[in-house]
Amino acid sequence: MSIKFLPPLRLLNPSPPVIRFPLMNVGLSINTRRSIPIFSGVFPFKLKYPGFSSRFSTRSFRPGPTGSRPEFTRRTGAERERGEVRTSKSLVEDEAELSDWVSDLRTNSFRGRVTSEDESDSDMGRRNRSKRGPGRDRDSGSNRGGGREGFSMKRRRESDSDEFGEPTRRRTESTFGPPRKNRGTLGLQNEKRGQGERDLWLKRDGKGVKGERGFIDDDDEVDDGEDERKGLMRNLGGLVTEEESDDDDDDDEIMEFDMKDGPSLSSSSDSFMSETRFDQCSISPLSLKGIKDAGYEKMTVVQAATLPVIVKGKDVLAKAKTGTGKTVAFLLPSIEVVVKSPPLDRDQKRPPIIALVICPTRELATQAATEANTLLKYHPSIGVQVVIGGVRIASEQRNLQANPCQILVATPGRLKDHIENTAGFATRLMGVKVLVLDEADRLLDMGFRKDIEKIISAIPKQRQTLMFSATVPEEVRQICHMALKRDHEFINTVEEGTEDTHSKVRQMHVIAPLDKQFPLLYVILKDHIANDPDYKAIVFCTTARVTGLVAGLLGELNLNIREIHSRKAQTYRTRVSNEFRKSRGLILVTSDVSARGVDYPDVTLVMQVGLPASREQYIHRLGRTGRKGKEGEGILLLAPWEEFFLSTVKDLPLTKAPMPSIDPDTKKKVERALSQLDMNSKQAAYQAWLGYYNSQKKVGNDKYRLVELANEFSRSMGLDTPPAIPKLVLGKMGLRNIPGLRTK
Ligand SMILES: Nc1ncnc2c1ncn2[C@@H]1O[C@H](COP(=O)(O)OP(=O)(O)OP(=O)(O)O)[C@@H](O)[C@H]1O
Repeated sequence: MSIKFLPPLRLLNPSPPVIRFPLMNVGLSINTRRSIPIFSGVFPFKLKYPGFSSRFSTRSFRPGPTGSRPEFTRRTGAERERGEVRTSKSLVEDEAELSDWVSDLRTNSFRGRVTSEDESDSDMGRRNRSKRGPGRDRDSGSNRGGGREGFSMKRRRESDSDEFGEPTRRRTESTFGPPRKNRGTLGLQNEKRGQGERDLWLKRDGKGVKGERGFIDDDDEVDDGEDERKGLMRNLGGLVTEEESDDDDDDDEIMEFDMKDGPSLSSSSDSFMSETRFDQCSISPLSLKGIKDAGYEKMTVVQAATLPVIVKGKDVLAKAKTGTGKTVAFLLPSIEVVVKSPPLDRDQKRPPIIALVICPTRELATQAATEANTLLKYHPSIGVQVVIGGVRIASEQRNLQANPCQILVATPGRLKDHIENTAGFATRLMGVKVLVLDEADRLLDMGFRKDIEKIISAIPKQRQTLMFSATVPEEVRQICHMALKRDHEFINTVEEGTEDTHSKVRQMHVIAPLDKQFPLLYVILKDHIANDPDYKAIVFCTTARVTGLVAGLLGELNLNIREIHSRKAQTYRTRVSNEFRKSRGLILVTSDVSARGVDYPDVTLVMQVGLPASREQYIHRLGRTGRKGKEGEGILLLAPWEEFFLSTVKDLPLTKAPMPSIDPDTKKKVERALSQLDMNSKQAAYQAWLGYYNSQKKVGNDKYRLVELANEFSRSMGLDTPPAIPKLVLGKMGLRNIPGLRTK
């Protein structure tokens, strides 16, 4: 999904955001031998930064014209066209089941009731869909137009869940080596990359910092991102590697903070935590009670960095590593805005929605609402509702009417539906004081941007906007003005010169031809299981159909697997997700529906098989392990012709793993297991594989080579002849008359 923003688009937003770490109430001293970018008045806590560059420039805060809001970025004709042709596919094959699932979600605690009921689709819903055309409903629509996996311009989404299902444990016999603690998957020692890895302690003693506060200059921030839009923008985008620096405010004052006192190092395991307690911030007592009950005492780094700024009313774009508490970081201040607003008048015909949280997926929206309700435990008068695709819109409409809420969590497509079709909804949105874009880079990409523009145009300009993500590619920085005020603050808790990934997550890659990949996957997983009886692994595959195939294979090989992808019914996904959340000794085979935001505790290994859709997607997938400061392991399995991907993550500590050996018995075992798999699943996987790689510019540009590779993949599944593909599909993929393909 990599799409490079076109030059005209970039020029529209010349003004860079202000970048700073927020001022805390206490002074700091920073102990390190090196210059670091400024945390001056900012981080009264300890941070772990493994690799500081020797010198950073910082600049002071220079607000832009307050109150001025940029016009929406206009898209070029070509972009508009791309937006129009994109399609998406359903993640919910069984809407009634999804309704059950949503209804089950914390029904007791959702003050405004989760908006779903098991009932037939409304006329309105049907009208909406037919109006939008096939595949248009990103949130709820199935790929009704026949856009099959792999060739339609669609996006996959992420998944998560909540509670149910008993943990299932079935241990596979450990056959390899000593416990993982000592050895690691692939028999590697725990290679702590980055010798001299250091923790930086920022002490709250008010000494040692020049100036009261400082601001990180991210002019040098380089994002050579393989933009995750590439899967979406099939054949249009590509694997554009972008290396640019933001050089448009070079007249800013440059300040340097020299750290003369030598480093204070720590090997603390909780570097995502700050030393700041929630009660040190201006949070209402009832929210504090809710936080305490949730088990949170101190803030995480991103919470401590953003909260003081947000409660002052500033717009914020925040970047923080995966699993470091961004959800609370945006929910808590949003709740505080609601707390300070006049209480809801239940008799009011169209009570205002005060905080609007937008998430790219239904699962994340639901997860955020669940977290909101946890925090709202002692605010009985504040209601939360969720509007998400896959739930009948009429049901949501009734719930919105019957249970007015001040906080609405939504997915973009469904929110837009309500704006257009739900009586009085637009009026209610005029009360919005806080807009949150969770996974902001995802929401601003081409798959969602049109909807987001529409939504923004439906809420007041006088509002506060918060954008959060673990990845903020340069393109997003360029276009964030469409949502944020010009004087917003970019709070980047991932220090420049350090990785976007967690230092405690060992990252390795294995390069092997396709015919070796299934046996290798098996060997690696077996090794991991053998080394860690408490293993909990996730295997990411390129597409839903390939995920299905891999899950089938690993199941045949008697590994304890579960499967989540968009071809599975939502209730099944939710059940599996809940089971996986609570289990150990389990492998989740999944597509990118699980890549972002899903908070599975204690995942020990994330395997990525095949080309990740983008650098960002690699990071988010990897972020399913190593959450909350824990250790983890990530292995990327690529074919030699996919090795180019490594250049897009060259700043990450991804090391080459020793090639695991595949003994003849294992080879035979895998071949046998492959032969047991259903032919249909192989056919579907082949077609999906072809579609996916066709969309990846660096692979798909050469159609002849692409087909050769696809047929290699076919052989790796044990097929002598590649499956035939419908002519229509090949036509859509632009693959008609390419030698090596069979048509039907
Ligand atoms: N102050 C806190 N103290 C302890 N745990 C916290 C705190 N805030 C959040 N958490 C927990 O940290 C975990 C990760 O939080 P969350 O899912 O919000 O991370 P994230 O940064 O949004 O991750 P991702 O980028 O993958 O979406 C959750 O289990 C959450 O309950």
